[in-house]
Amino acid sequence: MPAKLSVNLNAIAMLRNRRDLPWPDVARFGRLALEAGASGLTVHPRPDQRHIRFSDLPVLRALIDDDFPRAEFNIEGYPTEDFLVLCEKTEPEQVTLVPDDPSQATSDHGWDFRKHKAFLTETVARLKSKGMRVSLFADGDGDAEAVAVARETGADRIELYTGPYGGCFDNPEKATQEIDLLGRTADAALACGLAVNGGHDLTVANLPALMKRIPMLAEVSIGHGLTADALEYGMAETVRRFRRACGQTF
Ligand SMILES: CC(=O)[C@@H](O)[C@H](O)COP(=O)(O)O
Ligand SMILES: NCC(=O)COP(=O)(O)O
Repeated sequence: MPAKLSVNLNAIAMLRNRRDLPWPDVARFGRLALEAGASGLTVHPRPDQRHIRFSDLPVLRALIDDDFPRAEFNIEGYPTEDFLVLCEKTEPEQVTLVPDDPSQATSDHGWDFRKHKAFLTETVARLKSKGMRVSLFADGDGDAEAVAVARETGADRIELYTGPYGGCFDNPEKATQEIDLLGRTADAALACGLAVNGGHDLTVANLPALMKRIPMLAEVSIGHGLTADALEYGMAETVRRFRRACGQTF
């Protein structure tokens, strides 16, 4: 089964933020991605707004609502009160909760579900009461019991943190080990009723093997590698290349 592709616009926003100028235009690249068949857009606003700015969110919401009503908006981030209010105002189809600290350069681990179960349960209920699907960022370490705890929070999905796999681009043996761990985590999640997303450092090169091991992957969100390719191939062609790597036919 093909995975849906959600294009993460953080890297485009980071390029824009180098200057006090409105380009590259985040909404324009979001439109190009959706026109090329991406299933949705992802943003990961951080408190310092170093990538996506809070003011980008209503613009992207309107883009989807007005011109791509079948697409989904996915907002990722650490659930501070400000973040939760932002989600409640924007009403994305999906919120992905990530345990990252504002000082982190990027997301680099999943939740400790046992430790944060009560907090996550309360947060998941708050978001779901407003109609948002909730996904929890999870380490792909094969810990089936941790995944069962994730299920008990009431979340709909987990998003497998694929960074360690993406980092194995020059080490096929280690990549095989990482895929095995990700696969076992996905199996445990699917067995207890969670759907499975994936993301971080995914590329056209490393997606097919992941898809082969986890054919039930519902969605991948991809930003860094996709933006790098867009510099070479353009956004539309890049989205088509990633869709093919997700197993989509068109
Ligand atoms: C949760 C996750 O892996 C992504 O949201 C990632 O953090 C992308 O954000 P940056 O590209 O801004 O690091
Ligand atoms: N959830 C992962 C994501 O949105 C994109 O991560 P990356 O491709 O920028 O590493």
